[in-house]
Amino acid sequence: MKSAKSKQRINEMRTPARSKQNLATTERDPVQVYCRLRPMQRETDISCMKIISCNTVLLTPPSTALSYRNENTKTMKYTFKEVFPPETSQQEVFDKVALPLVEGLIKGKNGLLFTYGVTGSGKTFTMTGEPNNCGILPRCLNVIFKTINDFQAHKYVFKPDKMNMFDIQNEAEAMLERQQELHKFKLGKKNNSNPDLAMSTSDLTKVDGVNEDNQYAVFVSYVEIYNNSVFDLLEDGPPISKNLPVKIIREDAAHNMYVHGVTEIEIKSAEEAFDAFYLGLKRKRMAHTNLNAESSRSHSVFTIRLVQAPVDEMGEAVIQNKNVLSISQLSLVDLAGSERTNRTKNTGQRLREAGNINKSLMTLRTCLEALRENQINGTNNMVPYRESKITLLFKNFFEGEGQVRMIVCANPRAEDYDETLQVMRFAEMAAEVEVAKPQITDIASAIGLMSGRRKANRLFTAARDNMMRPEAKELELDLGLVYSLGPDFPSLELNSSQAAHIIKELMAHLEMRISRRETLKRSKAVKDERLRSALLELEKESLEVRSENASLRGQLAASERRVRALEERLTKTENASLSHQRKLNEMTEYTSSLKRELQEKELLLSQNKIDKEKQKKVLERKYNHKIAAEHEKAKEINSEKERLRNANEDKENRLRIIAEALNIDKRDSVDTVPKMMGDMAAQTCCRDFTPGSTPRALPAHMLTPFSSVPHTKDTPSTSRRGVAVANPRHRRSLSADGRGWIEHAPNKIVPMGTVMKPSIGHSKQVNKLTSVKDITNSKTSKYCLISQEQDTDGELETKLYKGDVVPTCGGGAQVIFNDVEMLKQFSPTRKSNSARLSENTCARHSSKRRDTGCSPPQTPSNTSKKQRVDDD
Ligand SMILES: Nc1ncnc2c1ncn2[C@@H]1O[C@H](COP(=O)(O)OP(=O)(O)OP(=O)(O)O)[C@@H](O)[C@H]1O
Repeated sequence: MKSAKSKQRINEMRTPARSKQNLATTERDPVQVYCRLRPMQRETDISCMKIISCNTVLLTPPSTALSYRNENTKTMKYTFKEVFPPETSQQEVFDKVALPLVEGLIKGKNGLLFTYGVTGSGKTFTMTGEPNNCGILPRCLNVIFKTINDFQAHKYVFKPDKMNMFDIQNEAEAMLERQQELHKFKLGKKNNSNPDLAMSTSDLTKVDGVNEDNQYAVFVSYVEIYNNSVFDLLEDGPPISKNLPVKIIREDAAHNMYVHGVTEIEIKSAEEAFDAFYLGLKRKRMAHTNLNAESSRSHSVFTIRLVQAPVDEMGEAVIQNKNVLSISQLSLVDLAGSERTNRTKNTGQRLREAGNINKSLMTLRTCLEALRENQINGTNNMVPYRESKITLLFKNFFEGEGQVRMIVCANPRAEDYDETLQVMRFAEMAAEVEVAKPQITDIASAIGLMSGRRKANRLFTAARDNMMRPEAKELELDLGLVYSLGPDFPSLELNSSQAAHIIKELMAHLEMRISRRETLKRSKAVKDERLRSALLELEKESLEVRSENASLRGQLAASERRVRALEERLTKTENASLSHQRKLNEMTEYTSSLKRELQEKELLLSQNKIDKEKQKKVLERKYNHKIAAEHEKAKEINSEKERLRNANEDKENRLRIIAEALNIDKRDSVDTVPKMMGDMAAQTCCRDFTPGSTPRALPAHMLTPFSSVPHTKDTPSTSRRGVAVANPRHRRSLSADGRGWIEHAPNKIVPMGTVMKPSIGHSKQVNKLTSVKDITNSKTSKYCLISQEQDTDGELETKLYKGDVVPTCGGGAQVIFNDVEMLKQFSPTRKSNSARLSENTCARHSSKRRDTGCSPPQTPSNTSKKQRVDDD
């Protein structure tokens, strides 16, 4: 019965104290923020920070700072829990900041300590330290082991259950595991410790608060958050491995966040702890940057979990009940430093790392701001812990109970001012966030265990050991009966007359013993009865528990299977999401690089455009002058044309007069015409022919064409590009050679007799080739395509494209053009013919007339020109 009750009491004690209702009523402590200034690197460096009291610093903007340029020249004052000047020793920082957290850890309280600051400001120096000058972390390990050393449980008594809790194993199970480990150890184990680091922590400090009736075990895990992915630095594998698998963060049954599947090593001494720490340290991603020779590229979280459980009534073994366990944790976090890329000049991987570092620090800031708002205004707005892995891990501390401390590391040199200002603002804001004070319950007394059990056991063991010693054999010690039948028997010697008195006494003594025996017998019978019923009760209870246990086991197995399946799915999803995230990042980078390229090209384009505009303006100015000059020339040419047109009209009028005169009765006009002709010819020749030539009358046949084609509106004789002058005569082309021709004439051909057109004998004229037979016909051996059009001067131009018709083997025919004949007609009346032609024509006519003594050629008004182009 007692065990059931105590079990219930234990369960009541273990109810998670992290529910929101509980937190609302619990006391709260603000996050304690400390500031540590690092020494200046160079004597020439200028400081922008000044310590004015043990907890206040002044920050003055140097003239080089961005904010100074933005006219923010104000000196700012920042207050901390304590400010550590550059000369402060590592021990002093540890004592003031970390030692209380270690004390809390031993008492069962959670603690978080993180260093925050700009890159190169001394975060890693403060947290890890250097050989022979170690930092907070090794000192914490040292003090913990110094304190709990005498009260450690045997290894593997406590065993992580992989769900952020612990199982308790009995001594036999634990021993078996130890033996297995010993076997493995013999097979070969590497020593990872850094002797310098281990040696430098020979500190003998112990803290108060250890419970002597408890057994303790220390477990450590070490993870890093790199590019927002969690990696286990203690995972089995090669000591320097950059390809560790990504871990996921989960929430346990008590709403604590933990890294699922993380390696938790049980540590039995500070040296073993240094081994583990040093192994992780070697794997941690560090790199050289412009601002720090060994810069952390990731956030590292070293977690110390202290498991404690009360010993049983005998003060020997741990109570075999999972619910009596008390687990406290101290997380020591070395955050990567914020960095401005224009100062670090990082590129590629370093730039990506810096981006992720700054982003996660930004999320931390956002979370704390949201938390503070909620606490001040009593609101319940969502705090974006999930946006970054580091804040998700920290959720434990801010939403639950514990102590949170932050050391703001600062480099006081002026170059760091802008970043330091941001750090100081963050620190100021973080100091306003409050965390619930941890509530500690003494589980042992809650289940009715008296304190001092272990001490009593120690004394008892010592006494027993003493009794075993040979000199103790002389001692009369009765460690046996607790129950007795009364005092010793009186003396039984009957040596005097008062023997009857003795017998009476003996009888009374015996009666007293008999009655006492009876009493004891009755008491024993009652107790036996009670024990029997208790045993029966227990048996019944045990049966119930067993059946309950069996059904629970079944349920557990089913849920474990389900959990495993879900875990697998979760891991797959996480991995997929991670790879998508990576792809997204790559695409984002690629897009931004393309954007940059586009911008550059646009810039180039607009530059080119501007250049071209300039050139265009220059050319415009240049050509405007030229165009103006051309206009001038065109005007002159037009006026010249006008003059020539007038002259032509004049000439045509005169010729018309002559033609009219010729229509008068020839006999009547014999006397008058020569006179008129003479006058006209004299006028014309004087104007058109060379100055030295004798003016002569034009013969009548020269005038015939003009008289036969009346001057109408449709054929304006003055237009340069008018319809070609009709010629009633035509000249036969040289192409007419008497063979069978096919003439391919255009549809709208100028009527015969008005336009020069070759007449080809034995030819068949078609306007359109409609049938193949037109060509394949055996009589047809030649092909002529005729085209007529006006040339640029308005003269009629006839082109004859001539070719041989060659039969093909498929029964068809092909035409191979091999000659082009061009017939062109020039009118002597047209001044529009090029100057050269008109002059030549006039010159030729005049010379011919001179040579033949006024006997004109057959077609004086027409000049035919043939061009032959022989095809290759
Ligand atoms: N208080 C100090 N006393 C002496 N040296 C210091 C101190 N603080 C920092 N240093 C030195 O400054 C250098 C940079 O320090 P550290 O690596 O700790 O910077 P960090 O803030 O961790 O940088 P990051 O964020 O880039 O990792 C180290 O060489 C360290 O020894």
